[in-house]
Amino acid sequence: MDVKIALLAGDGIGPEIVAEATKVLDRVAEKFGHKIEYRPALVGAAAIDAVGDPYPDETHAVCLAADAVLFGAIGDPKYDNDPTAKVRPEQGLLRMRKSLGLFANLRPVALFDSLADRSPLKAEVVRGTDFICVRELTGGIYFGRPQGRDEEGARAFDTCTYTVSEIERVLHVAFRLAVSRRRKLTVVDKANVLETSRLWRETAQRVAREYPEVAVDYMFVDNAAMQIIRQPAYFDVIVTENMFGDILTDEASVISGSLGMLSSASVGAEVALFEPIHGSYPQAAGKNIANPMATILSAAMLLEHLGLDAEGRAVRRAVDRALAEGVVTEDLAAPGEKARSTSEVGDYVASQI
Ligand SMILES: NC(=O)c1ccc[n+]([C@@H]2O[C@H](COP(=O)([O-])OP(=O)(O)OC[C@H]3O[C@@H](n4cnc5c(N)ncnc54)[C@H](O)[C@@H]3O)[C@@H](O)[C@H]2O)c1
Ligand SMILES: CC(C)[C@H](C(=O)O)[C@@H](O)C(=O)O
Ligand SMILES: [Mg+2]
Repeated sequence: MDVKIALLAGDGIGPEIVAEATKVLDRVAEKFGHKIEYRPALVGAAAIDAVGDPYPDETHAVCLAADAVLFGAIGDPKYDNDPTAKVRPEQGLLRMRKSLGLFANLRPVALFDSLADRSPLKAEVVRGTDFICVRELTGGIYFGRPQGRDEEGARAFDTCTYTVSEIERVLHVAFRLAVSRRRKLTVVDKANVLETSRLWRETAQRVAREYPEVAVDYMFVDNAAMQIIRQPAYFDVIVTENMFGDILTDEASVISGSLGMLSSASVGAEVALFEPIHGSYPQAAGKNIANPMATILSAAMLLEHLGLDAEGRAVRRAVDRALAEGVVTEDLAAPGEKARSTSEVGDYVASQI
């Protein structure tokens, strides 16, 4: 198969982790007889520096022309530490998601058996964890208007908005996923306080009638934040709004041992995008120490999305072998255990395909 992948490496550790993922993809192509063509494009702070725009039109065109997009991470302390900056890398990420129609972000949270003892949580708590969080990605408080400050700058405001159709379409993604898994869906909201959450709950109750085989429950987000680390094996599919999903999944990454382990797929329109859930981890940039597994596993999701299931499985098996052999970066290394570099981990995973 001929595959065109748009490669948006971005900032910080972005280029390092994306390089390990393409190393693994190249090995897959060689072993399974595919041809992969990469189309690199600018995004984030790197794009601001080069052309003054965090998501240039040319990058958008490269994404639209590709079979799939592989995204690293964006973000730079020079913007994080300047709340008054007018142009920000994160605006590029949001504009990209919106303009590509990527309204559903699938974030699997599963535990590789060999990592049970490396999780900061007790092995008996985390064993059996296997859920997917479906995070709404193009609505809610991230996109609601008005957003801004009053004239004196003494008052700031954001707006959380959802329409029924925005909620319905992401609910259908989550219900269909539940049907293909253990048929359990947890709708996470704050319906005891927020009107948008009440619309979510009402809409979910209605859509649920179309999926009688799915057991649905409703959980407030504060309780969910606790239950996710108290009894993660309880969950099958979680569906929630943009900001709740962002926060809950960084929290959930602790179950898997590290934020550097969680991959994701953003879907909705024609082209799908695959990215680790973590950010540009600027403290690690250029040091060859970041965990590349989240990006490598995102590449596995990309392969599976293109119907290349055996290839995706081969990548997961190779990751599993690396973890079982203790070929891990410092975030997962036990005290006294030798930590491997980003590129050593990528080399090892590629060698196991
Ligand atoms: N999708 C994205 O591109 C994305 C996501 C989150 C944050 N960001 C941006 O990234 C920048 C840094 O944000 P942050 O520090 O809050 O979040 P971050 O996810 O970059 O890092 C948080 C912490 O998680 C750990 N971590 C993250 N990735 C890791 C990896 N691959 N290997 C090992 N450990 C890893 C590190 O301990 C790090 O200090 C900000 O500019 C932020 O806006 C971008
Ligand atoms: C950088 C930021 C805008 C982004 C988000 O909140 O969506 C990030 O945290 C993520 O999870 O991809
Ligand atoms: Mg996040």
